[in-house]
Amino acid sequence: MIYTCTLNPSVDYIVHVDELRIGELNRAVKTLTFPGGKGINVSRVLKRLGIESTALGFIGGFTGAFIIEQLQSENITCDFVEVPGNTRINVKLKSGKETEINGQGPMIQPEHEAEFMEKIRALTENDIVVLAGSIPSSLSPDVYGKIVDEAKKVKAKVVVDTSGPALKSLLARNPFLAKPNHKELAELFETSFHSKDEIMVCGRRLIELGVENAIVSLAGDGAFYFNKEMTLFAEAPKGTVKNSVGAGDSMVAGFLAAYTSGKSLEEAFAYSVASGSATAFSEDLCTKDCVEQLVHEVNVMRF
Ligand SMILES: Nc1ncnc2c1ncn2[C@@H]1O[C@H](COP(=O)(O)OP(=O)(O)O)[C@@H](O)[C@H]1O
Ligand SMILES: O=P(O)(O)OC[C@H]1O[C@](O)(COP(=O)(O)O)[C@@H](O)[C@@H]1O
Repeated sequence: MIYTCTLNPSVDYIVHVDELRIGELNRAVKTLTFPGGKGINVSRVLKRLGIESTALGFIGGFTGAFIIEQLQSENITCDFVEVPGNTRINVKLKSGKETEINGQGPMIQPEHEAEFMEKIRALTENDIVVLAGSIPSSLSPDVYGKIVDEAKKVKAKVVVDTSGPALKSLLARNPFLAKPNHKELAELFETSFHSKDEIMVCGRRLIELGVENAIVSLAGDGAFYFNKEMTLFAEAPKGTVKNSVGAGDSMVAGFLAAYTSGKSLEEAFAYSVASGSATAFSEDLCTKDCVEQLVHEVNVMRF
């Protein structure tokens, strides 16, 4: 079973305005509301790609109830720990450019963290656990480290899609897959990129530091894949971007869906890129039909 962990889920509130005027009244021309948070997005895309998963994490209040209701309506198994307070609302402003304001989220008390860790202790070696998104400020910054240590005890595979110090602390714990975008990779190595060659050098360092498989996404410019044996690159398919929120999460889901269905790493990477782009070209997350159309346009190059 694949378990996704969203420690800080969100209701993603997408607001379209013709032109954003700071300091003035803006009227929305369209609004959309989705269950969000990186692990939840991974679970939703996995489901669309025909792969079951269980969504774990912390949830609370009326916003949390909305998320559970939406996930249940998509037949996604939920095993969240309920906490006092409201799950956050993340505002995504679309006015030509995308501007995001991500909320803070509720406080997580030690007893709720303990309840969550019990679920992690129940993992087995046949499981994959996806750790995705930011860590609530009330939890220890090393909570992902603790989860990985528990998962490793039973040889469960770990996938990490996070950034900053949380990502840094996980590299040496040998995650099965890490998926930073190029900005997160630059931040990790305290640098800035001016060429794809520079991205490649830092991507390979992820492998040297202990990651088994790494995907570094470059938004509309495609993505790199790295492991000990090979470096791959694929351009992103071309299309009209509708909403790139969740594109990175879709890549993680696409890779896992293909990999767990017995596809090669190269095929899984192509499927991952197609899934990311299919989401970027959709209002909500990608559909399987869209991914399977786009995957024919993904040309994987080896270095
Ligand atoms: N403008 C775009 N055009 C085509 N594909 C895109 C676009 N933006 C994102 N994607 C796809 O989604 C993937 C992940 O996007 P990216 O923005 O790098 O991730 P994240 O959401 O983690 O920041 C890319 O590798 C690409 O396949
Ligand atoms: O946990 P964070 O880093 O605040 O991110 C949460 C946000 O990330 C998302 O999961 C989207 O992630 P990506 O666009 O990086 O794929 C949103 O659904 C959510 O609002």
